[in-house]
Amino acid sequence: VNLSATFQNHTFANPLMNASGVHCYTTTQLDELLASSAGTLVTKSATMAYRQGNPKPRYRSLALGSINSMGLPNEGLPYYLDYVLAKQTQADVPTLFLSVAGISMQEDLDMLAQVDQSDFNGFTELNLSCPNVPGKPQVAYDFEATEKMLDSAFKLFHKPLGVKLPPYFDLAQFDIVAKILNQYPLAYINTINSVGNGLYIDVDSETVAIKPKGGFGGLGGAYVLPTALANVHAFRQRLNDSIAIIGTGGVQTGADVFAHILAGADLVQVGTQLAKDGPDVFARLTQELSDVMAQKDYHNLSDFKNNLKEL
Ligand SMILES: C=Cc1c(C(=O)O)[nH]c(=O)[nH]c1=O
Repeated sequence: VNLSATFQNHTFANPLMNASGVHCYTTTQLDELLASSAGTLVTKSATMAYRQGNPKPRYRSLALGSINSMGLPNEGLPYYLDYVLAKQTQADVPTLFLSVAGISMQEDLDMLAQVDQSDFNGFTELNLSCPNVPGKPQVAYDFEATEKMLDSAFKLFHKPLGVKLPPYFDLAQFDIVAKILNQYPLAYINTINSVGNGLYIDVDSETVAIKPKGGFGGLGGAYVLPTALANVHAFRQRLNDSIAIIGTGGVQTGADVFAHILAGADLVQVGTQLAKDGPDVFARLTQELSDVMAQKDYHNLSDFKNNLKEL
């Protein structure tokens, strides 16, 4: 069984990587991802400068997944840009992903300009879907703002660019968003970000799980797998073939990875399960994925990618 994944003319040993925000805040964590069985990595979404983020507890692992309202804590763009620039010169390091998430359109443009002027040779991910910056709506739920953002981004950015999208829940919205995205030379979309502003309640203590925003936070894990698969498949059916898809959300097993690829994903990210199990999760998931493929007598990802059958 061959797990190698091609993605916009780049080849990875396998289709698995972390989701931005999980195990990717420090260079130590990023190095642990490189040392793991993951095919590549993405850095924590960066703002231009260091950002403390929301008060703790701001992440809770739950039986059926996770809830978070981190509030975009990060070491600042230079920290992550320095990391990927240093790593990309080393042998045996895959093409890397760098995530940016400004708290204004101008900050996004300033960061993209800085990355564009650098020697970074990997993929840049513009996060349009952070649900946890108080007072800041998720850009990608505002279709006009999304169009304005992408118009301005592609005027100044000349490297491969992807966008991190929130989940959509309405077929008409898939049509509208896909129509917007197809206007741009995007390298990829990454779908989904956490399902925004869920509320976990602990009945014994009669309290919420996290401190920020009265307990409202983005959901991940098993809770979100069907929504993630729907977004991957809906956009695969609607986007130009030139736009690749990273499937994110709800991966716990190799079968879940298989499902994301069947739905049309070219790469698959793992967040909540990585937070629970640590980087060893990638050794388990690659083994489980190859077991599922072997049982079905598939030899390559292309044997079943985007091959979901209808009834
Ligand atoms: C970049 C901020 C994000 C955060 C955060 O830092 O709170 N949490 C998410 O689930 N998704 C995000 O995009």
